[in-house]
Amino acid sequence: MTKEQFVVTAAQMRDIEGRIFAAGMPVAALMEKVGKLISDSFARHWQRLQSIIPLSPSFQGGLGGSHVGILAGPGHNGGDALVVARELHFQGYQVWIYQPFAKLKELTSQHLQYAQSLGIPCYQQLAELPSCDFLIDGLFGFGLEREITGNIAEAINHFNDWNKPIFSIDLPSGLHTDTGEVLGTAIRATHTFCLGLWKQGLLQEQALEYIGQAELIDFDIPLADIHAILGEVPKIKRITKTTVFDTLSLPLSPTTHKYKSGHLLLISGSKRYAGGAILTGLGARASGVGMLSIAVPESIKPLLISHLPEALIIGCPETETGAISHLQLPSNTDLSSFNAIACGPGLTTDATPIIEQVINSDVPLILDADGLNILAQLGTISTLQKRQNTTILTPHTGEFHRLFPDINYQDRVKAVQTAASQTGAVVLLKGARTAISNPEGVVWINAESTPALARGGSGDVLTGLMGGILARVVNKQVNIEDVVAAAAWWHSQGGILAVKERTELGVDAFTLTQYLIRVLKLSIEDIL
Ligand SMILES: NC(=O)C1=CN([C@@H]2O[C@H](COP(=O)(O)OP(=O)(O)OC[C@H]3O[C@@H](n4cnc5c(N)ncnc54)[C@H](O)[C@@H]3O)[C@@H](O)[C@H]2O)[C@H](O)CC1
Ligand SMILES: [K+]
Repeated sequence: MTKEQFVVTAAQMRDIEGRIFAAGMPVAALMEKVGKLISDSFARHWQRLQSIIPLSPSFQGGLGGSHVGILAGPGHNGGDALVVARELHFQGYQVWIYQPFAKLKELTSQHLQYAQSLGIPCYQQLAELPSCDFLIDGLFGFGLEREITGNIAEAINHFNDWNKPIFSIDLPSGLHTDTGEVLGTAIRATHTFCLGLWKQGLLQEQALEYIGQAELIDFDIPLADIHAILGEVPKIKRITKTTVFDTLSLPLSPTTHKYKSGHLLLISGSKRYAGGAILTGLGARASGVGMLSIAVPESIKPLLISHLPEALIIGCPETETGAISHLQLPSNTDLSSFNAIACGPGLTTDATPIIEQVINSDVPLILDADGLNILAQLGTISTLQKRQNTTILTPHTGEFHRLFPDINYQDRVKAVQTAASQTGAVVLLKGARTAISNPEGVVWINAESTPALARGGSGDVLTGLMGGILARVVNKQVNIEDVVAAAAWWHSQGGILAVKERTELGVDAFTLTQYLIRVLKLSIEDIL
């Protein structure tokens, strides 16, 4: 595992750091190392930022002329910030410090004393503060224990109102390290330098508007210390490119052939929602699956053929409302002929017999959209109890609530863990930070996405992409939750790339399918 994959709570971070100190690393040395790493990374960002944001009239130009406000807290977060203050001072920045606390930790107090000895002005009152070009937030890190109130809360709101870029150290001050909730008030950061390992709170949706651009500052925590606290297989992991490429088993073997690259059956679409079937099919195409069959109502078969000439389109009898009434597979074919089935987009809720049939099959199955709504009507847990083989559910929050009305999905990690253990399925809960759990409670969090994906049809693409990957690798001893994580990562990276080239309004679901292969190509080049 790479450092980027680990996710820690405040307690786990404290224990990991405790091991480092117990092994002999002086606390002051680590703080110095961290402070230097932050200063170097900050200088890179500040150069880039200068080119895109209007600077205050006081700005004298160049790195050295910038005016920097350092917000120093009473603990080691403040200590880190004071090391940064000293380093930026020596690099020629005009630095001032805001330090309103009476009692400081020893190390923090020493750094403050030295900063003042260098002539760096230090203020206790908001009213005295000069202007600045940007702020560095070192008020609180993972030691924040309670709601922020009084003059500190007032100060945080005051700095937020300045509308200056704010670079937060470890976490935006005021965010709960584990849950990401705001404790009273919180700094709205432009950029967050997360120290050592990703804090769980930074991966929660409620934190997103406070974090800005997040970056991990690796300060060489030994893997042994991490595994000693998190275990050999950590419960909660952050999806990264390396995990995805392990799962996608790329590059392909030179002797592969179409039957070795999986055969996926998509069951989707209706007269009313033909587009859902097309988008799911295009998502599956992008996965590189060897063979693709798509079962749709007879009346939309020609449409599917025109969009997906390489797929085997199976026209099925339909109800008067234009939904599939029953699966009419080609002769000498049954559901066990397929490596995986993905079912649901565009089906409408008039296709209950189809859902019952695929649930009773012994084929790895992904249920999405109306497949989930029908499952909820049938009774989620009782219906899935019959299944022995792999089941993957991919609800958005509305579908999740219909499937699991008794589970509070505010804490998304706990919600997917509970749903997965109750159903024995791998459950993906869609959102700005998609969470995935297997029945044993092992969780993947997709920490990078874009609001551009919150559009009709985007979920259909994910279902097809996931189905194609599943069909390709299901016989290759992979963890099913890794397949789901790979699909979620690939889908969101496609959206992120599309936004870069077409803005957040330019990522309709069809366009997204065109970016899936592009993002894979760029990622492979990046990795190789
Ligand atoms: N140990 C190291 O060398 C490193 C630490 N790192 C940085 O330090 C912080 C964690 O430091 P810690 O002192 O434990 O906590 P904080 O700096 O977050 O300070 C919290 C501090 O403030 C008090 N406090 C807590 N809640 C409140 C509140 N609501 N109002 C007022 N005061 C509050 C509490 O008593 C604490 O003393 C970590 O985030 C890193 O930035 C690095 O990992 C580098 C190595
Ligand atoms: K902070």
